[in-house]
Amino acid sequence: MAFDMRDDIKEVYFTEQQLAEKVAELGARITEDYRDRNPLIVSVLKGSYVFMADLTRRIQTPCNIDFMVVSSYGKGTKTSGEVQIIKDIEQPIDGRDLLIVEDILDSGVTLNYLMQVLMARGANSIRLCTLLSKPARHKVHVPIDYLGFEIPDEFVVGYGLDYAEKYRNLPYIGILKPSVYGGE
Ligand SMILES: O=P(O)(O)OC[C@H]1O[C@H](OP(=O)(O)OP(=O)(O)O)[C@H](O)[C@@H]1O
Ligand code: HPA
Ligand SMILES: [Mg+2]
Repeated sequence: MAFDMRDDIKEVYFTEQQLAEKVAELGARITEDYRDRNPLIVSVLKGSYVFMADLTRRIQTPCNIDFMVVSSYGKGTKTSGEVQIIKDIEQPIDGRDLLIVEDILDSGVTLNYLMQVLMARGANSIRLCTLLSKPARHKVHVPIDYLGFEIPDEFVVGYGLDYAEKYRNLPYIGILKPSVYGGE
């Protein structure tokens, strides 16, 4: 039988409907908070591509969008601790109201680094919207302005999140069977 990604999922954490409801709620809050401020919404790729596409379509005030590509996990399930900017924002950000959109705050290393880099460029304000946060794993404190869900210390995939570059296209969020990454 053909390989089906869904066979690798041990448990579904958030269904498509739960995700859609949360995204609509976050979009409504952001719409209110950023009315008439023309925010620059910056997605941190690749993990946030699905969330960004859904969230921005739930924001009903004019905004600009841009993308950064950052990577610290490579092929594993643990951060390498080193953050690399592979692609930067393409416009000046001084005086702008920035909203950073992330899929997950795990150790916090990626976002801590990014916020520092962006703050030094003279933005008027920088806020963070992350779909997921794993409080048990935070190594550095990063303030979250808009949060989807807190999750326990499990490696999750789907809705943009990968394991070794796979499973990003699952429409829901789930945890993998340990056998998939060499566990029992
Ligand atoms: O809080 P941290 O421990 O830093 O982890 C969170 C970051 O790690 C993942 O990205 P990754 O580096 O795997 O790149 P990707 O977005 O291309 O998957 C995820 O998308 C976040 O950006
Ligand atoms: O739980 C996770 N899943 C996928 N990518 C990640 N990057 C940090 N944590 C995670
Ligand atoms: Mg990743």
